[in-house]
Amino acid sequence: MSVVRLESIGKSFMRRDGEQLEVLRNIDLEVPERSIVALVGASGCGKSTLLNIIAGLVQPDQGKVLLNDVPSRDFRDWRTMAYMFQEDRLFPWRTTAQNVGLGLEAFGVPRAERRERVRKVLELVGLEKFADAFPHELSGGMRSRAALGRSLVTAPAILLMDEPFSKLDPSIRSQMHDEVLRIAALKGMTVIFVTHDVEEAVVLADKIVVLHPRPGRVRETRTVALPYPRNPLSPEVAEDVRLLRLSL
Ligand SMILES: Nc1ncnc2c1ncn2[C@@H]1O[C@H](COP(=O)(O)OP(=O)(O)OP(=O)(O)O)[C@@H](O)[C@H]1O
Repeated sequence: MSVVRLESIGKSFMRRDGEQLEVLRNIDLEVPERSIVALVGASGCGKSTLLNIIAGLVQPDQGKVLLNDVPSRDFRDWRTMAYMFQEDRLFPWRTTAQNVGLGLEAFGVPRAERRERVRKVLELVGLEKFADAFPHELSGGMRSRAALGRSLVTAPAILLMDEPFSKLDPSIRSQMHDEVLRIAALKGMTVIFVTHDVEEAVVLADKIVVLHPRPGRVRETRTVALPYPRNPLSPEVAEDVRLLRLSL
């Protein structure tokens, strides 16, 4: 079953000079359950716009978004999806536990249940000892773990990520890749993410969608058949990275 299906998606934005800017044209995409899909392509080719359309944050001008085969235009259960941004966007006045629990508060989950679920998620992302720390007391990697925990606390079936690790040091980024793969497998999540980093795409994704710019169209869909975990230094990963670079 496709968790997300896009059919002939098109989107234009009005530019400041009043001209229409066609950003996406005729995008079809199938995202099977439990898959990890990377959206890659030149800057400005519409990757984030496409992710925002999947998230329901932007409405397409043409085409349909189907979630579990149901058109999402009229109905969307927000709990099925979580969105992780490029910046961690933690509230500085809230502790790690309070930041992580935000989504549960928004859904009106009672306090006792919230505490328990936050505790479990903090354990999942390795922050159980930092529940009461404030964001400024956390390292970059820990902040990223907290942001991931905040996304996971509602137990989403689909995790959307827009370049969530691009600001991290390479070694921390690689730890976060391991975490995402571990948690996605454990929880049976589907992950769709945008990246500029071809190596990140090859290490994480089983399907890579290459977008062609102006307007954004699907140039190619590549399958990465390498077993997990994938070592970025291995010749197999390096070869897939080389081939992906050629198709960008
Ligand atoms: N709300 C908006 N209003 C007007 N133009 C927009 C809007 N959102 C995006 N755009 C334009 O649409 C185009 C695609 O933007 P988008 O952010 O989706 O691309 P991207 O591939 O994610 O880029 P990058 O890799 O640089 O983040 C860009 O030219 C951008 O300026």
